[in-house]
Amino acid sequence: MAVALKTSGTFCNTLQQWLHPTRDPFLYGYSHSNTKECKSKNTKRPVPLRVKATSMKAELDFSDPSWKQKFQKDWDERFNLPHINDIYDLKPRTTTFSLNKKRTPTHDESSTPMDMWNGYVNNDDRALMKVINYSSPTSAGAECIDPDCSWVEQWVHRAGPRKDIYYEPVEVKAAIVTCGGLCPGLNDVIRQVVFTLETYGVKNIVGIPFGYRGFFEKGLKEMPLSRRIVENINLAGGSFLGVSRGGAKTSEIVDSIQARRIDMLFVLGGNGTHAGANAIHDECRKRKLKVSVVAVPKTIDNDIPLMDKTFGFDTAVEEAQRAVNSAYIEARSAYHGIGLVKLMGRSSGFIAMHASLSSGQVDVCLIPEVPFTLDGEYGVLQHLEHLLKTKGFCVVCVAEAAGQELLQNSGATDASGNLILSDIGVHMQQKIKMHFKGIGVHADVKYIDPTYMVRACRANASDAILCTVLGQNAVHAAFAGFSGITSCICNNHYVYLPITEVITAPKRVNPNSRMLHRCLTSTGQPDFH
Ligand SMILES: Nc1ncnc2c1ncn2[C@@H]1O[C@H](COP(=O)(O)OP(=O)(O)O)[C@@H](O)[C@H]1O
Ligand SMILES: O=P(O)(O)OC[C@H]1O[C@](O)(COP(=O)(O)O)[C@@H](O)[C@@H]1O
Ligand SMILES: [Mg+2]
Repeated sequence: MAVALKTSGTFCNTLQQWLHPTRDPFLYGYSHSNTKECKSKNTKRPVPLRVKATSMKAELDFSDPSWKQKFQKDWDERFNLPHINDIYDLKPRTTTFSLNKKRTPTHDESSTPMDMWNGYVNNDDRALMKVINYSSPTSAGAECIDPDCSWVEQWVHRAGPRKDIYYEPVEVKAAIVTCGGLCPGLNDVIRQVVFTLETYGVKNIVGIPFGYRGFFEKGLKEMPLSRRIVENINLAGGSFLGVSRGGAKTSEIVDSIQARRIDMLFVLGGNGTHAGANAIHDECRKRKLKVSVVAVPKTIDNDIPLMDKTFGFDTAVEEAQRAVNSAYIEARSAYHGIGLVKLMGRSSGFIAMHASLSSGQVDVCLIPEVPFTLDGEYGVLQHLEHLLKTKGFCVVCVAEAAGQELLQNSGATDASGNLILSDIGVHMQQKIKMHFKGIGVHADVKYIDPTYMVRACRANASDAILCTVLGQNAVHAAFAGFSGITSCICNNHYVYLPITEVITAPKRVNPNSRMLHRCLTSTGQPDFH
């Protein structure tokens, strides 16, 4: 539904700083649905005007003194977690998950877990999603709801084990599926989901092979899982279960869930997978099935909105940094060396930005969120000329989705419907070579495209810990009766979010964020337009 905005000129101007008029509609999680137009004073171009409240149920009028309460009420409704008791009227039982001193989980209905143990999370516990009170919309990275950038509390549900559960562990059949592209940490999450299910007392745990495809493709058999089977899978990268793109037919998947008598489905994947998980959750509800569908956000791209990061991102950055380092060594050792590295990121520049920042060896970082030109007085090529003159070599890091507007695109999509990008790395390599040949200056271009190397590796220590927590929390969510939710980290706290809130649009680098400013301070690059 559209959001009515009383906008001042100042607010319009501020929004123009946040949003780039020539970019696609998915800037920093703002969605189509709340778009209005305001005229830019400088350019006279219509500029999209959006508000952060991407799916406000009520209309907001900021002249109404109670708009904040209305916003908060709406927020609470949006972030309320779907529960199996929305369609059933089930009585919970006391949890079987307890880490008592003997460390032996009790699976007996009559036994009471330690009443005094402060290890459970209350259903009313909340974590605050935003903690910065921006005094002005012009503050770096400010995410404002109203023109004055007022402080508005945005609470989300805290993750963790509940004292009451809605499933009888010994009767549960739990399934795990991993979808989309590979990502470091998939095996760590699978392992923790299995461990935690067993701690509750679940005996029947299976893996669905090769993503959603495994639900209906003939010849693909579910894989029995147990602590013994998954114990060491975290030592290798990839997915123990296999992954795939495409082929998601919700009704067939739910037929299969029903036929297999699955009670809990743990879905590990990115934005496409989450959309699929939500469709499965909706279909289960429609059919009145008592199934908990719980997702864990996976993607090296880090492009899922609202959360601090997705697992696998840190590891991918670490691997990407190795490629940057090689490019630096090659460039540094060559006469007029130019090291060029292309890094993954389907629609966002997080990996390129973070690898540039962490390596400290990059002179030019190009991401899709910040348009650039290659030619002309302010173009990248001119700057490379300057760098060769002044320091003798340089390193360029480009995100795969950057500069797509400079290239031809066939519009082809992959099996999941994702746009297949044109190769900006190869394009830049050719342009750089031609440019320096054209001006008669020697340049030794070394192009590195590490492609799948950044994601086909095992998780580093920080990702392994993140996977552990998210995987365990996913199981706690399912036992607590939640469904259609995802287990993630927001503002350094582990929380559950309804899937509907994280599939609105891909998260992208905010060009006005401190992090991008830090990156540009580090590279020392000028604007390229
Ligand atoms: N809108 C959608 N609704 C239902 N399923 C989807 C949707 N988008 C993608 N999927 C399915 O989710 C799976 C993974 O999607 P994909 O985009 O490839 O990876 P990721 O989840 O990592 O973004 C695929 O099997 C795909 O068919
Ligand atoms: O695995 P594919 O099909 O070659 O796709 C490559 C894409 O997958 C990613 O590695 C991760 O994307 P997902 O999060 O959608 O799986 C992107 O960075 C990249 O653009
Ligand atoms: Mg994706």
